[in-house]
Amino acid sequence: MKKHISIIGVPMDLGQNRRGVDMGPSAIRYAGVIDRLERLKYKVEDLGDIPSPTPGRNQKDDESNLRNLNEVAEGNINLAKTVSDSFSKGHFPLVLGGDHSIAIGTLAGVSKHADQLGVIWYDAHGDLNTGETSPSGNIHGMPLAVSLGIGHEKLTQIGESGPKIRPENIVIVGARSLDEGEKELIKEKGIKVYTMHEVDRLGMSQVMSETIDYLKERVQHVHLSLDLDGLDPEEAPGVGTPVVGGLSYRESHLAMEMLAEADIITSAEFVEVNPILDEKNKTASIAVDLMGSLFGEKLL
Ligand SMILES: NC(=[NH2+])NCCC[C@H](N)C(=O)O
Ligand SMILES: [Mn+2]
Ligand SMILES: [Mn+2]
Repeated sequence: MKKHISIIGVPMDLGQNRRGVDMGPSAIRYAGVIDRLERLKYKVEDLGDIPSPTPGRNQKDDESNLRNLNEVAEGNINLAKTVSDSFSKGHFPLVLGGDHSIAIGTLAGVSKHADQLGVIWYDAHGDLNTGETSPSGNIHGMPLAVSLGIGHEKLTQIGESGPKIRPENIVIVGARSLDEGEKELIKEKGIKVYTMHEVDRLGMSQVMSETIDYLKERVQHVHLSLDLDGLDPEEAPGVGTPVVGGLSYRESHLAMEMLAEADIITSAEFVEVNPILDEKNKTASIAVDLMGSLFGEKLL
């Protein structure tokens, strides 16, 4: 694991329509992320929050079916630059969301330096919609498609134009809510998905060892994009789009511990923590616990 971590907050909530997720970065900082990582002997530098625009009229453009397109694009352009700078210095960019639309900027920033970039998408959702397939018009349901180069060009051209990742270098873990267009895209592109069905059947241990083997064979760098709604809302209630029947706290810790042991993750983001919907900052604390495991924390 790289020894220097850059914390990058992204107070973005315009990729969806429930306010509050813009306070995610402060909730995660308040839950003690910096101390936690320093205790593990990392050099942690908090770069503060990325300027994220406030909404114009928070409206959906009828033609494109995209909500707050210009604002989401602007925030992600800023983020891509900061992530790219951090990565090029040999640091580990640890991005705190904010809604999941910020993965557009993170992946644009990292992919500049890693042309074969692997991605683990730990999420209840596929986030593979486009304006055409989205039921909501919310851009947080689209970042994985955008990173594949599919979607509105104001989004796909962030960083550099064109695809940032390849479909065969993606593994989705924890999926249990996919829209029709997303299912088609998964089949068409051959994206590897461990739905909750596979997690139940195989167990998280096998899911993660297969995921690690699969990516190790293909890529040099792996980005972890962890949406807190991948976890079960009973345990992590502070998210805007909860889906029942999710991954447990224990399964998620195991996943992070196995990633730490495999030493394959070179950038990460933890997104969708919404303190307004949370119970006593529980979801932000879980995020910090998981970061502890991801960065090598052990009981003994
Ligand atoms: N990052 C998320 N929480 N995404 C939820 C997306 C929900 C739904 N599939 C949509 O596109 O609107
Ligand atoms: Mn999700
Ligand atoms: Mn998501």
